[in-house]
Amino acid sequence: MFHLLDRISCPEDVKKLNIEETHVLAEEIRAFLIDSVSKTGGHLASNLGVVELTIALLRAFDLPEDKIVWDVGHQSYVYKLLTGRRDKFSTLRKYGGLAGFPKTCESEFDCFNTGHSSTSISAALGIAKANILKGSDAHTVAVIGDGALSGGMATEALCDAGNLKKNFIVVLNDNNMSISKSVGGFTKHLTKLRSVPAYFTFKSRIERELSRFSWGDKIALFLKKFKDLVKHILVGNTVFDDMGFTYFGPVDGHDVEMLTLILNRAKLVRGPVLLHVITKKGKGYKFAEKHPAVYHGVSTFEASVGISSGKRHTTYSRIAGNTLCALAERDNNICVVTAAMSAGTGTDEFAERFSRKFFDVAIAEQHAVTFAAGLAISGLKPFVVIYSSFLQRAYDQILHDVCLQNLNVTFCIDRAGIVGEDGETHHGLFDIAYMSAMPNMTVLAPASFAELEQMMRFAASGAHQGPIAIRYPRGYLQPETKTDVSPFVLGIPHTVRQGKDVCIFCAGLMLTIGEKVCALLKEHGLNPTLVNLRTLFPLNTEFVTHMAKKHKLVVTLEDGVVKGGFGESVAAALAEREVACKCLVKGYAPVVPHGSPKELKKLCRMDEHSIAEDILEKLNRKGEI
Ligand SMILES: Cc1ncc(C[n+]2csc(CCOP(=O)(O)OP(=O)(O)O)c2C)c(N)n1
Ligand SMILES: CC(=O)[C@@H](O)[C@H](O)COP(=O)(O)O
Ligand SMILES: [Mg+2]
Repeated sequence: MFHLLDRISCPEDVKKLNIEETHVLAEEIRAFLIDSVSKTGGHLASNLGVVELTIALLRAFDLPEDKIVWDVGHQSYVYKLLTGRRDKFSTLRKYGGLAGFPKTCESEFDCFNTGHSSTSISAALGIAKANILKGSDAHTVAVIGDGALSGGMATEALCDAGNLKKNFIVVLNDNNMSISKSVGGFTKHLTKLRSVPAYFTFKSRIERELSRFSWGDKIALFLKKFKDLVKHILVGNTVFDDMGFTYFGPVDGHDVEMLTLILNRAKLVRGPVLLHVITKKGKGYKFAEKHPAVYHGVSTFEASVGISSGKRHTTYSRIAGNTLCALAERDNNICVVTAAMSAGTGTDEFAERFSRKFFDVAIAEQHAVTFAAGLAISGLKPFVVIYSSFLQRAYDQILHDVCLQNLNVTFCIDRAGIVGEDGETHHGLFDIAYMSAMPNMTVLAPASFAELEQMMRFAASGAHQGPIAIRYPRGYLQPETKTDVSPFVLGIPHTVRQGKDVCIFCAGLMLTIGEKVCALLKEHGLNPTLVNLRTLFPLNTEFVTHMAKKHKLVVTLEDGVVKGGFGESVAAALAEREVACKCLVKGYAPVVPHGSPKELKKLCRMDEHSIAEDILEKLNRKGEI
């Protein structure tokens, strides 16, 4: 079906193509990606933007000896396609299928796992240093986007890489977009650099012509000096030059021939090189070019008509965003801090309506937290709205800057629990454990939209001194029982169903499953109690002990890792008080693969049937389900 793509099974096949053929290949890759990703969902716009860049990288480098580290890795589909994984694309991000990010276990061409932003330069630098120590002449390339460059780790690595002597190239893929518009100081610098593209393009074109002659190199050398002179006049030194890099750019990232030429030249430079490539996010698909943010990560859609803007489910994120707007209307001190995720966290409306009090600090979670601490110590009421797995970055900032000073910072932890198709790097499984270990921290988990709103209002009220973390899941699922009838009171659980045999403590999304478990247990003649804890930490140990004494078995259900979760604290509290009752602590293992939430719950025995089975087994009634 695809004349050239059908013939590509490894990077060597790409190398055999002439330049005209690479243009055809690029067209075919785009057609393939649009069709395939529209059927599976995934990260589309970023991949459409790196088609030519990926082809050029495969032409210029010798893989797998040379290594390419993809930052975040959401743009690695083209690379996967050209490194022998085309036949697996129908399984993209499905359980047991092709991962949406680079995975060393998937292919010898994936040299480093990514998923979280801004790690590529550090990892590539480590690989390059190891090569030097091992006496290898292999090249190492980090491909990092302009958005990912805003992450502190990237700057730390750039500063460290400046005096490396050889074979290290950072390709900066600048499409002037993060998920939303790129923000921050680096973005301003890149805008300045982008303002002189015509010069480099012109020079490289001449070189390309000259390279046909034997004396071309000499002229090229002359032109390099000329270029440096002009560049300095036009833009001054780049920040990368000052760090010790040789800066090449800006280069048209959709010109395979020029990219290959410049990459080959970069390979000859003795020190580290930064190649600044300009691309268009969503290139070649009109809908994605027009709305790159919408096509950053997509669910399935009809490729010929694009994503419809029809009615969507209300999500926890949207409720959080709406509540923040409602709070800010009445309280001037409310402000919102997020790290390049305004759309995903539902805070985009707040950003528009309360722009002075909205702070998108770019992909800088650590900075976001300490910045919020500064706002809080000055009397403002910051809400830090970040995904659970990305907030892991800011562990010390939460501890050192917020908790030890007992500041009124509210953490709205989005994407808590399993997220599904993004997989192990993105599941929000650790926040209960890491937050509950912090001094002065209160951890809340709403089981419904109404509870989320109540908890946020409580946090904004100032009735409580100290940091509060409110964790809520990706999506829209709500419990079937109406839990919003009883008002939220800090530390007071809500007994949803009073029984006598088994007492199930749960919170957040697990309440929905808890209800289904109760229904199954009732079918087996049991009369379970179901408690929505709401406040996970500090744990109401008196309540827990009181309930445990009235039941044969206590079960805890949480969508986080078992180690350090509230289940362990319940078990410890009961053991300490010598309560004679059995305990079953249910939660997730630390590593959960990618797949649909339904499949993953089953895999981890966190679906209602597995949980009911485990409860019956604990009660010595094995095999009844
Ligand atoms: C630590 C962390 N924070 C946030 C994210 C979410 N995220 C994924 S891609 C992305 C934007 C990356 O922009 P850029 O590097 O320019 O790549 P592009 O999509 O433009 O190609 C963000 C914010 C993440 N993966 N990791
Ligand atoms: C690559 C990345 O980290 C983000 O694009 C992430 O996939 C977004 O996840 P949501 O779809 O849950 O917003
Ligand atoms: Mg970008």
